Amino acid sequence: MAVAGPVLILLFSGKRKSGKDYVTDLIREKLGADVCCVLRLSAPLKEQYAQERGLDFTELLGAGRYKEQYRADMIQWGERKREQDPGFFCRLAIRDATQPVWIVSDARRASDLQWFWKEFPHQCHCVRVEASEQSRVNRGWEFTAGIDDGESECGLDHGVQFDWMIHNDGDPAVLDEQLKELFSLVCKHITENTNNSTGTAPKT
Ligand SMILES: Nc1ncnc2c1ncn2[C@@H]1O[C@H](COP(=O)(O)OP(=O)(O)O)[C@@H](O)[C@H]1O
Ligand SMILES: C[C@@](O)(CCOP(=O)(O)OP(=O)(O)O)CC(=O)O
Repeated sequence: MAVAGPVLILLFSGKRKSGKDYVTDLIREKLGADVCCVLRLSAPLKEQYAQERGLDFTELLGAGRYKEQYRADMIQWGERKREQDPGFFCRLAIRDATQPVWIVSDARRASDLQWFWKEFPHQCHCVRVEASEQSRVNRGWEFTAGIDDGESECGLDHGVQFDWMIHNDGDPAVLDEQLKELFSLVCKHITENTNNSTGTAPKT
């Protein structure tokens, strides 16, 4: 039986340690795994990079220092792949997604957004996670020349009309209030498209 396509795709972006993974994991917990899935464009990149370099894929997926040791080389390796095929990692990231709502947690480049806009012109909403530099420093961020001033971190700083901004400086009440509005959007899309999808309504 053909699986219905996504009714809503939330394309998240944000600087390192702004809280993209934290926020998208919260949303997935709230909506449930039958309604939504978190897709990381960096996951297939890290998997192939780890295989080629004989590195620990799980460690590269983590939030620790191991990943940071290889970030610069991973960025260059990934950019070479994207030069040949901008949608390479996007296609790999969505290959097993069957839920009606997709949360892409780590869009970084215009080519990422353009691929999703082209493939799913009616379903995409762009979400920006923002955090102060102090919050990011408190979470372990340190400015690194060649990374924090490069496309991987700055590719979406300009020229994008974000549908949602999420300010994530640590106050749970402030974050919850912002997420409530996002959940309403998700419910609206699920309800409007229930006839065409799995018919699963989110638990919100
Ligand atoms: N609102 C928050 N409250 C508590 N911890 C947070 C919050 N936002 C982020 N963190 C923590 O800060 C660190 C970086 O967050 P993460 O989501 O990994 O950032 P990113 O994916 O944008 O690099 C993680 O350890 C995460 O658990
Ligand atoms: C090579 C990368 O894919 C590595 C991304 O790793 P993460 O997605 O783990 O990064 P943060 O969560 O923002 O710290 C970046 C790229 O330019 O493709």
